[in-house]
Amino acid sequence: MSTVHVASGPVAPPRPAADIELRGVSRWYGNVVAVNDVTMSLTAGVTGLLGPNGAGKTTLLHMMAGFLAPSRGEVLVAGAPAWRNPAVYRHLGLVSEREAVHSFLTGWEFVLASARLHRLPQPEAAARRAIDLVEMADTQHRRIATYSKGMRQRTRVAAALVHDPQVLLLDEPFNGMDPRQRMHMMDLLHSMGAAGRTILFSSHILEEVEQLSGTVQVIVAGRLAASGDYRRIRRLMTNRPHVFTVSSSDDRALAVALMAEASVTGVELEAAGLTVRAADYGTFTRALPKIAHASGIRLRRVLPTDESLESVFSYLVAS
Ligand SMILES: Nc1ncnc2c1ncn2[C@@H]1O[C@H](COP(=O)(O)OP(=O)(O)OP(=O)(O)O)[C@@H](O)[C@H]1O
Repeated sequence: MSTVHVASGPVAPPRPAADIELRGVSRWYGNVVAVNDVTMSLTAGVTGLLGPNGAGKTTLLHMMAGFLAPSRGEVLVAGAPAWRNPAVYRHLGLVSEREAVHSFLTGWEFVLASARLHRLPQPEAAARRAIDLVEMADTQHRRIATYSKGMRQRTRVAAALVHDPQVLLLDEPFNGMDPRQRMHMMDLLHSMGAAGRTILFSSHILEEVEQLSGTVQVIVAGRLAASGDYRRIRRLMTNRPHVFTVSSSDDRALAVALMAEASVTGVELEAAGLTVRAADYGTFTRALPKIAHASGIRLRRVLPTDESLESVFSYLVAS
């Protein structure tokens, strides 16, 4: 006997597993490969898209927003291809990196114009809701020209959210902000992520991602170098080999003492001090003061020499 299932009311279309999905996506400009075979999926919460300048972050965001066609692979928003599909605009909002000049408008006029562009049935109510969400109600009737960088950025977030999309993409949203403005924007994105929106923001600054998102996608030279839990990726970064410049009250004696330390893989004695290679950051930085103390040597300066973001990234790509 077969069983017949009868739906008891209107059935919502099944929600796709991921709000944004990239499958083997590449994008090239002439012979420059900006994005190279990237596969990722994004769901509710805040995700950081971390990478040095020129890594391909803007190109990725523009493909997700449907502004740019992938040269190869698929970009899906709510299960549908993003390119040449105006329906994706219902699902996402983009706050781009470059700030268009709207300084002659008030914040209210700017957000309302965005609501009208989306042809929302009640544009005033939608604009009011978005302005309240970013806490700009008090200053909405001032001209944007009089706003601080942080206030302008929040107003742009309101314009991008006016149609209440599930996904918000932000390209370097903290650029040029002072610490207080940055904190305010972080709180806003954090609460939107906690409320169930899918937020993706790009950054080339490790600390921004650390403070805001548990999940990161690390992109280097167009490729996805690492992906997942921030703490796990951070551990990968700190557990890599490090080079330090050390100077002390007796560099030669310190060099001898350091050679006996297991985490040290090489020591060079130079006029300016010692160059010390260590297998991992934590073990070496804990051992060094103890070794110096035990030998009666005073440390004057300890500097990691390859801490640039690029060196961290290139390590991640190689590992
Ligand atoms: N329209 C274009 N024509 C040619 N090359 C481009 C174009 N747009 C981007 N590129 C190149 O593609 C690569 C990735 O650029 P993209 O702007 O996506 O990186 P990004 O990570 O956003 O960097 P940034 O933060 O500096 O903008 C770079 O090498 C860039 O020079």
